[in-house]
Formats: sequence, structure tokens, C-alpha cells
Amino acid sequence: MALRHSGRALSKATSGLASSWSSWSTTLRWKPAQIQHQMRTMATVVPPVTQDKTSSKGPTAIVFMNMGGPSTTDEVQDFLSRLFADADLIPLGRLQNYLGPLIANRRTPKIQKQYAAIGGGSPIRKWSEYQAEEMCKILDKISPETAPHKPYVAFRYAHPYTEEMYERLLADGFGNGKGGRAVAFTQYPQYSCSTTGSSLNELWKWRQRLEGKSGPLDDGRDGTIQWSVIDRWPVHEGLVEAFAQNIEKKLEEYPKERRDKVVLLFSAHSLPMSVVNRGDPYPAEVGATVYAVMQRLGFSNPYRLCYQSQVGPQPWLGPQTSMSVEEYIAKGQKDLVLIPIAFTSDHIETLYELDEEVIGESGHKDTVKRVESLNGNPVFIKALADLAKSHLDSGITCSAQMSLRCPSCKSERCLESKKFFAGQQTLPGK
Ligand SMILES: C=CC1=C(C)c2cc3[nH]c(cc4nc(cc5[nH]c(cc1n2)c(C)c5CCC(=O)O)C(CCC(=O)O)=C4C)c(C)c3C=C
Ligand code: FES
Ligand SMILES: [Fe+2]
Repeated sequence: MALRHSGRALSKATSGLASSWSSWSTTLRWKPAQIQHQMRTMATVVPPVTQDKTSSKGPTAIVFMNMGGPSTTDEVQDFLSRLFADADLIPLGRLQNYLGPLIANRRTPKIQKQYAAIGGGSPIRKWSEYQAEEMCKILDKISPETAPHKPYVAFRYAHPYTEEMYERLLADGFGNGKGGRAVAFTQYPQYSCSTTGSSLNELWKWRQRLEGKSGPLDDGRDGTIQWSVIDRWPVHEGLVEAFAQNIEKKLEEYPKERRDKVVLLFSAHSLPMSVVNRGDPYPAEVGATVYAVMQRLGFSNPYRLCYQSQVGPQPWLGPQTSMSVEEYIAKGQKDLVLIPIAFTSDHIETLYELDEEVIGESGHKDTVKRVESLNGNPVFIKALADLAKSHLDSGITCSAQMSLRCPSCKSERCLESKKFFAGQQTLPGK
């Protein structure tokens, strides 16, 4: 089980180095004065600004944010290099620039084999571009006042990178003195500072670099892009409906007399306990999605939430998906349906880890099954459009929840980017 044993290989790769993989969460060192400053800024809640509903006319850019994945095996090394360079995902402190590439290089051949096994690359770009385009077509119809809607994709670790998306936005006539409205739409339904938080910090960084720091002019306009954020949507009814329909479809594959005893195993990407204990909202929001889906199903079946894809030797949030499947089978429960609940399209965690490893090695491929990922599901794409329309109608810049930092957050990036997105001004006259 390559992914599950990956921690040992990683710690081997970094052993002997001053700050190892195992200390990724404790590498920041603060002096007393810095701590006092941090304590003050940590507690700051930045109230979101309400936008003037009448002023937001099209064109409107809708930017799908996600982690991305290598489209070919040749892109794996760059993907992993970017991923291990991301201090919002894997904080390696002052050794980030040294340790990051080292771990990425060591890991590349193994991960290349996994992408080769699922057809030579991640399908996430194909699905994201399709979902964004189809959603914009629906949005043009249901929200003519903000049309035309232009789809963009910004990945954190693979093409199209955030900076490539931003350059395209500028080339397409947004910003650069022309203003215009853009919605940063996370494609992670549940918020984690390591995923959506990282993408927003990156977007804020490129916004500062490519659009400068121009303050509001006398008329309130500065010609930069007016950003708003859809930062989480764990219980959106269209999302819940799409998941529920896929589960119902899968349950039909079991004989009627066994159907209501099939155990539903929701599986989400895990988080290191250091991130959970920092106060990350993700576990609660994943739990909320699971509960909403079960409510929609009328609690027809027994269910559990488990977590997959731990990397490195630190403690991660459990129970592990692979272990849960093995233990239920050992207890005699062989009818199991796996439901990837925290990602909206296929990726190595579904196509390789769940299909090839967890199900493939369970010895019960005929009774342990996985529901389809949302991918091009029309119910899901309509949900995305409804969600975007409600956001555009609401006039809010981001959720109230996004303005609050984790209790133990010490990151200046989080502080500044939250301040920026929560404080985006209205754009009168546009
Ligand atoms: C909601 C989804 C995800 C969360 C939360 C998440 C947190 C998280 N991930 C790592 C480390 C790695 N993740 C890797 C790949 C990867 N991660 C997700 C999703 C979430 N990660 C996906 C969908 C993928 C695969 C992308 C694809 O194209 O298929 C990897 C690289 C693969 C590997 O080397 O095993 C690492 C490393 C951490 C540390 C973390 C939380 C802090
Ligand atoms: S880590 Fe959660 S807000 Fe900074
Ligand atoms: Fe991950």
C-alpha cells in the first residue's frame, strides 16, 4: 500500500537533517515581542464588507481554485516541488527551500508510477475546465445581470498556476485601470487553511505583485479587480443532492435484502493532528457534509466518516480508511460503499488509493464498492451555478467565518490575505 507506507520513506529521506519532516509543525520560533504582536493580530476579526448589489454588472470572471494535479507523468516533479514548497500545506520553517525539493525529488518516481497506473496523469484539469465552462453557461442564463461570466482555473501546484490565471485575467481586460469583478470560487467544499487557505494566500500574493497596492481614489475606484470569495459550501443542497443520488445509484447494485445493511464509509483526505489542533475548520465541515447527505438519505444506512492519504510519520486524523475497510471485513461486514466526500473530481486518491489499493487489495472487490466522483455530473454543475448566483446576489465579499483566523495561527500570510479579501471595497458605477 504505497501511500499508506509513504511516511517511512519520507522520514528516511530527511533523516540526519537539522529540521526533519517530523518537526514540520514546530519550526517557527518566535521572540516574546513577536509573540505579543502575534497574539494581538491573531485575535483580530476582520468584518466582511458588503458590496453594492446594484453596481456589480458583467463581465464577471469566475475563478475555480484547486490544488491541481500533474497532467502527465513528466509534470510530477514540478507538482511535488511546488507542493512541498508550500508552507501553508507543509511548514518546514527555514529549511523549506532545502528540504522541500529534496523530499519532492525523492518522492517523484513513486508518485509517477501511481499517475502512470491511472492513465498517465491527473484528470483534474480536464474536469475543472469542463465544470467551470458548463457552470458559466448556466450562470449566463440564471444571472443575466452579471453576464457574461468568464471561466478561469487557478491551480496551486500545477498548470494553470495562479499567476498564469492572473496574467490571463489582465490580458482579457480585467484590472489594469479597468476594474471589473472576479469571484474566487474554491473547489474544496470544506474549508481548510492547508487547501482553500493556501490558494487564497497565493491569490493575494499575486494580486499584490501584479496589480500593485493602489489605494482607493477619490471616487472610490482604483482600477484594480474587485474580488469576492466563495470560501466554503459544505452543506449546499445541490452538492448534497449530487452525493446522495450517486450513493443511491451505487446501493442499487446490492441485492434488495442486503441493501439497507450496506455500511456507507465516507472518506476524506486526512489532516495532520497539528493542523487539526491549530483549529482548522475542515474536520467540522466534512462532518457537516456527511451529516447533511445522511439526512437527505433519511439515515437509510449505517455510516462512518474516515480519513485517507496520510503522508509522513506524524499523527494524522483518523480512523484511516484502509484500516476501517480491513477491520469491518474482519468483523464480517463485507458490504461497504466508499464515498470520497472532500473532492469534486477524480484524482490519485480515488483512482489509485481507493480503487487499486483499498478495494483492489480487500479481497472483496464484488462487495466493496466506490461511488462515482462528481466530475461532469449535471446535478453538481447546476449546484455550482446556483451557488455562484446566490453569492453574486448576496453582495458579500466572503463568509463571516473566513474573517476569523485559527486560534493558534501565527501566519502573516493568513492575516494579510484575510484582511484583503474581507475588506474588498465596492466598485461604484460598474
Ligand atoms: C480536501 C482535500 C485535501 C486536503 C485537506 C489535503 C491536505 C493535505 N495534503 C497533504 C500532503 C499531500 N497531498 C498530496 C496530494 C493530494 N492531496 C489532495 C487533497 C487534499 N490534501 C489531493 C486530491 C491530492 C492528489 C492530487 C491528484 O492529482 O491526484 C500529496 C502529493 C502526493 C503524495 O506525494 O503522496 C501530498 C504530499 C498535507 C500535508 C495536507 C494537510 C496539511
Ligand atoms: S492557519 Fe488557519 S487562519 Fe492561518
Ligand atoms: Fe493532500
